[in-house]
Amino acid sequence: MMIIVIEGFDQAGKKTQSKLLSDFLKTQNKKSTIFSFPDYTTPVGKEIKNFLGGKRKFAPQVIHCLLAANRWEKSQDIKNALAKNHVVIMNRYYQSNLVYGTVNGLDLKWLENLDRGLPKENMVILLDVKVSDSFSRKIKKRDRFEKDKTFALKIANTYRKLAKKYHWHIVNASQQKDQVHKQVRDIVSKHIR
Ligand SMILES: Nc1ncnc2c1ncn2[C@@H]1O[C@H](COP(=O)(O)OP(=O)(O)OP(=O)(O)O)[C@@H](O)[C@H]1O
Ligand SMILES: Cc1cn([C@H]2C[C@H](O)[C@@H](COP(=O)(O)O)O2)c(=O)[nH]c1=O
Repeated sequence: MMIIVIEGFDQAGKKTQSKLLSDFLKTQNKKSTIFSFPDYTTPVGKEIKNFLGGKRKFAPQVIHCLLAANRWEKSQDIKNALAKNHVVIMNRYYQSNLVYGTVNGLDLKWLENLDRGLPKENMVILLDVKVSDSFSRKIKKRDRFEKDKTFALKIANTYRKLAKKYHWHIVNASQQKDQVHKQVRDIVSKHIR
């Protein structure tokens, strides 16, 4: 079957759009499974949560390895969903690591290699949200990677740069939820088998 990755900065609407897409697929008689990364329920996920919440310190190499390891923890589940012919929707996938990792000073090829061998996506949809909208959608409880506006602007620019390089679809996520969904649906409908 196929893997659709929904990407974007904090509060871009990834969870909202993953659910709306899953509901739309149901109307097309297609079953889907949503995976969200990081998955904070796994052993590695718990360490990631501690890091993002400021309870642990890790060097960039370590935290980005952990973020990739967290996907490897779920690789059999992903394969099982694909084997059941489900459309797999990823609320963030390894593309997040490429963006955040390079902004944290790591090498793009090195980051790509951490996830090499995991099921490959068929398409990536970048929800391109204005940093100001991300911040107004969530004021409190921003994690370590989300608090700093300069860092946020670098993330937003790097998303756009890598979208060009890897041919990701870009949707303006500062629009109303239903308008964003319509564009996501149009992109997916063109590719769905
Ligand atoms: N297009 C939109 N316009 C306004 N608000 C939105 C839009 N899409 C989502 N929201 C709201 O923004 C908040 C974050 O949405 P959501 O959880 O879907 O984003 P996310 O990208 O998964 O966030 P995070 O990466 O921080 O977990 C929610 O309160 C949601 O209702
Ligand atoms: C999967 C993944 C995530 N990140 C970063 C991106 C965010 O700052 C956090 C996750 O926060 P969320 O609110 O739960 O979406 O982690 C990353 O750097 N690399 C990754 O692979």
